[in-house]
Amino acid sequence: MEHHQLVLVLDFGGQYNQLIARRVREHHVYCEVKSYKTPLEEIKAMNPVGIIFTGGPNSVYEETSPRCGREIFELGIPVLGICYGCQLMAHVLGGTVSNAAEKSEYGKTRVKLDKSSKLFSDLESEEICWMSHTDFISQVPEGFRVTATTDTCPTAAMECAEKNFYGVQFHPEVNHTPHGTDMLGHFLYDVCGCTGDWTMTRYIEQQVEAIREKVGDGKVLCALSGGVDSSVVAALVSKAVGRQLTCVFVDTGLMRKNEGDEVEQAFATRFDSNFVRANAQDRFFNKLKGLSDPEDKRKAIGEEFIRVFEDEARKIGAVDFLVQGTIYPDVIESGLGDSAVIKSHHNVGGLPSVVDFKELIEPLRLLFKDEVRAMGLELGLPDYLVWRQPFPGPGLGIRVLGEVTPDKVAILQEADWIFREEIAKAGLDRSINQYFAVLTGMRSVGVMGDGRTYDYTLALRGVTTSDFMTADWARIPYEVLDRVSVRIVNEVKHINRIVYDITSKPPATIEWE
Ligand SMILES: Nc1ncnc2c1ncn2[C@@H]1O[C@H](COP(=O)(O)OP(=O)(O)OP(=O)(O)O)[C@@H](O)[C@H]1O
Ligand SMILES: O=c1[nH]c(=O)c2[nH+]cn([C@@H]3O[C@H](COP(=O)(O)O)[C@@H](O)[C@H]3O)c2[nH]1
Ligand SMILES: NC(=O)CC[C@H](N)C(=O)O
Ligand SMILES: [Mg+2]
Repeated sequence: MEHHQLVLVLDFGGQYNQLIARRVREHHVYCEVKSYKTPLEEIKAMNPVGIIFTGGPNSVYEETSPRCGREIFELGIPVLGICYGCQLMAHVLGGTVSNAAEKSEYGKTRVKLDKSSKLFSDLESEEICWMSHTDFISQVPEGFRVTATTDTCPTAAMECAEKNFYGVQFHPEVNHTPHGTDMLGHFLYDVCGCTGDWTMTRYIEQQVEAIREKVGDGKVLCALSGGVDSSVVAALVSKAVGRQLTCVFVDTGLMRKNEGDEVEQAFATRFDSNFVRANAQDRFFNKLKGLSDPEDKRKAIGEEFIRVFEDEARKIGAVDFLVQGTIYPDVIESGLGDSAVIKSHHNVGGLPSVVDFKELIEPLRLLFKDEVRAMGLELGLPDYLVWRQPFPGPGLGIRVLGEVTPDKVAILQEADWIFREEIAKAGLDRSINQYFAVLTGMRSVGVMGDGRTYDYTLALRGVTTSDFMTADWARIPYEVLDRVSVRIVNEVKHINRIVYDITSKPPATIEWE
């Protein structure tokens, strides 16, 4: 079904495995990450044109370290070992890996390259490479030669060109190895014989074909928030099955100013599919009455989402498939493969068990956010949808601290709108990754028009981050903060004080609840 070449990344628990996969895809070669435990038969069946072993925290000479057998080297498939992967290759094929407690290398390192190696052919004879290891290969296996060294490491790279086995002790996938991506390119094109047949256009075609095959003439439901992931996945599935798809957008009443109407306008006629806006504002506000604990509020909102989807699915009748916009970081952070569990993503949690869907469809599962954005643009979604900042499902329900009422949400909507408008005017909307206002429950005394006020304190939050797992507070220029502050206290009733949140994550989280 899928007609493109595949490079397989075997995961030995390293930190940069996803990065290797995306670097390969940047070279227009399709790539998937699989656990090192993947059975040989399965690997053969995938028919990869090349295999890359990742780094990892273990030492190959320890009994319990993740291993592979000799057989994988007998498939006739080129192998590139990176760091631990390189050491493993040496170990399995009869070389020696030693511990060098005193000589461990970490960070940017000068590496002398042998330019007669295919990997390094058009590079300088000395390059900066990023190292992170204590073990080293003291003797390469028979048939191998050393192709790079550093002052402390006798084997910074090795190869057996005849069998297409290559290993590098450094990490070519990270930005700190400036020509690392060229080295990967050489492995892919000059060693594995890749043709560069993976493009977003082809990927979309293949996904469309796969979705059509799976769905047949069944019905599909997609929960559409108007956020990046669900918009892109809706566009894709709509292209595949058109009117068999119904996108359900829930207006919770907890959206930003005008957002419900904007999402409806953007999507009601965008695709040749059905679109439903479920106006559930009253349901959500009723559900939230009397609740002030953040977790109670989150649970109440999550549950109400499910109830609304159930009701909508019943109206459509016999919905077989549920589409989710799960993306690769959701999968990897949930502890797939051999990396640590960071946080379990719920993604429309519980929905499949509540409504009787036959199957889940998750076509973005292997993509990173920026690849999802590229797909969105390719599918013809406008810039403003593709470049939206993330917005949490519970919405303003977790940005009005304490009990949520329609009045408080209305105040917050106005203030948040002014903040976003000024950030955009200042041209900061792409450099600050997420920014929003929070209505604190605190009230304080102020003076306005010679009179006393006793009103709410509004907090502004802006963060820079690439993965939303850690974040720094954004250094928004004082002049911009000043304009925002003046406008909000003047234009929004019931706010008389503005503060800016200057905590990073950790120890704070991005949202306040
Ligand atoms: N108001 C809503 N109506 C319908 N579905 C929703 C709504 N809010 C959230 N969802 C569902 O929950 C999923 C998870 O939300 P999440 O915010 O992680 O993704 P997103 O909104 O698609 O993208 P982004 O991360 O850019 O906000 C969405 O993909 C969507 O399926
Ligand atoms: O879809 C979502 N449902 C949620 O319940 C939720 N809670 C937080 N977020 C978003 O996740 C990122 C990290 O937020 P925190 O630092 O507050 O955990 C930030 O981008 C938050 O906006 C959510 N997104
Ligand atoms: N980054 C790695 O893959 C490290 C490999 C091995 N644990 C070492 O210290 O040499
Ligand atoms: Mg969202």
